[in-house]
Amino acid sequence: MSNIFTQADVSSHSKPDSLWIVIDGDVYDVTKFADDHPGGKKILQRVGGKDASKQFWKYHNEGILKKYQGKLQIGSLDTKPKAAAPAPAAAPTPKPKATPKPKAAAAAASSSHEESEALEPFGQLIPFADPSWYQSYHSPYYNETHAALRAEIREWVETAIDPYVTEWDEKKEVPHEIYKEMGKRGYLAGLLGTKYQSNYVENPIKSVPAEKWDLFHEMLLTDELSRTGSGGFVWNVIGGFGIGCPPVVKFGKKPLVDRILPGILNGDKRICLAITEPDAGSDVANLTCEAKLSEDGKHYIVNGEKKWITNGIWSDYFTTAVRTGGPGMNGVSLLLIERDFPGVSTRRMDCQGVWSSGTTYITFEDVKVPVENLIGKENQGFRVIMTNFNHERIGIIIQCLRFSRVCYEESVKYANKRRTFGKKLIEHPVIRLKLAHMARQIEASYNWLENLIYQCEKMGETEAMLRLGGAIASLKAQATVTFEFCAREASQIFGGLSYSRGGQGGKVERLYRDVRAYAIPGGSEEIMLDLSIRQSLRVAKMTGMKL
Ligand code: HEM
Repeated sequence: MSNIFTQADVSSHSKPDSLWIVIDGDVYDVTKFADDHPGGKKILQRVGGKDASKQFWKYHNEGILKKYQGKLQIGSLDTKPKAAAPAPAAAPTPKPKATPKPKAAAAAASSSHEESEALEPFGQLIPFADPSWYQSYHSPYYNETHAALRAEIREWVETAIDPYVTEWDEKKEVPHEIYKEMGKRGYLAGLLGTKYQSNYVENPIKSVPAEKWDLFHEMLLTDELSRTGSGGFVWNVIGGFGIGCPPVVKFGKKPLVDRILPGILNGDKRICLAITEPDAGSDVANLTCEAKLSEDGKHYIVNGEKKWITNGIWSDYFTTAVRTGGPGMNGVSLLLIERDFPGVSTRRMDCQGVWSSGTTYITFEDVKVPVENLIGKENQGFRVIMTNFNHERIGIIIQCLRFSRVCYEESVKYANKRRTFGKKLIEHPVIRLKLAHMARQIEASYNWLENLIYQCEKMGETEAMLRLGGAIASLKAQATVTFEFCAREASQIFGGLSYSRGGQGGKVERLYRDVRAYAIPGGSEEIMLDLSIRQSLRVAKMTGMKL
């Protein structure tokens, strides 16, 4: 913004018919906006012609300025120091100078030590609000490609997504361009729990060479998208895709994959996973949606219902669990059903949380599905579904832990500005205790997550399904309990502001509503905890456990 004003210029615009205010050295013309200001026009008029920074920061968070700056800022004060120009939150800050190592210690450092050289600090450097490697902790898991991807996503999220997420959530949809952009940026091709699918995309990811892509890049993508603090948004852009597409890529026949995958990965077509039914959730082996082979053996005829299907309302493809055989897990198959097959209908469901994710009820009535759309082998779909669950649960864990951090980060920031009983909230020990309990659970869970991602990276898929299934289930429960705890504690810190929608406590209020969407699907806490012990003991018995 090139216009420069003196304080005298600003002071001459203090009346309702020409109302300017100053925030952090920038000048805003709020004449027309005053009538629409949710806090009222009088409050703006009282600070007309003046520096209103203190009042502004009392009632708003950074998101508001980002959203309105483009429309309302007309210039800056001549006294605004150049260095005070707001730096983007994502900009890397200079790394503190390392203390030179004594010679003997340096000689002892092995080459593997070199690989784990700490990366530059990144973000706002609030302890525990980001993973510790953002604050230049040493880590064996991340390198420069992860740092570059992190900066790329954060920049996009902060400029194109964050300011609008609340609007989208209230409207219960995210503009299609955002999903398209996920494809254009090459993000979708990296979210499949496989190597980067470069053969099928027009634009690969800018900051990471395809051959270097690993599961930590995938984790980072989900993690940074989750900083929006909206389960609805995250599920909109990766929810259906992240669980519906991997079975097609891993087990679909090549002609099917070649036909549909480019459209999906480039963001033109959408796909979701349809397993849950009105009467079968985690109990997948008992699902009833039936698929009967036609007499000529060319089609399956599908009849049944699916419920709580994320993204179903706008999906072009449904990776659907059907019963092709007898009762139990050995009669289940996966079929790719396409929206334009006659007999497919969808309706939106109204739910407690994740509003913009498009939770859907689907009915299939005599839908004719070509046998070429069978994913994997007939009656062997259960294994495909189980393998997929690990990927789904890891996604849920990543999101829950970042949402927990969002609750924590919002609370730390608010506690540092809100005053009660003559003190800032952060000066009350009871508030610090709440923050401490949030932080310890987040960090412990996140460190376990990193370990499991590393194991997934090293083990083959079948080995991972067997050996990690129990631990992943346990961590899923741990992550959702942590999320619920953090949402509750943040809500107590924000008080009334997290009881009403929008505004400073808006993210916390929304996340509080999103909790159940994480604690129930993908395996409820109860089922996860039971599975964690059953599965771990079963596998350990096979691999030599001595009791
Ligand atoms: C560029 C200038 C401003 C913009 C764009 C703006 C925008 C907004 C918005 C969008 C809200 C709704 C709540 C939210 O989403 O946070 C709001 C609420 C509010 N604003 Fe402003 N505002 C501005 C300046 C100010 C100033 C200077 C004051 C005080 C002197 C003020 C006082 C308030 C109050 C008291 C509320 C209600 C807060 C609540 O519900 O708890 N605003 N403003």
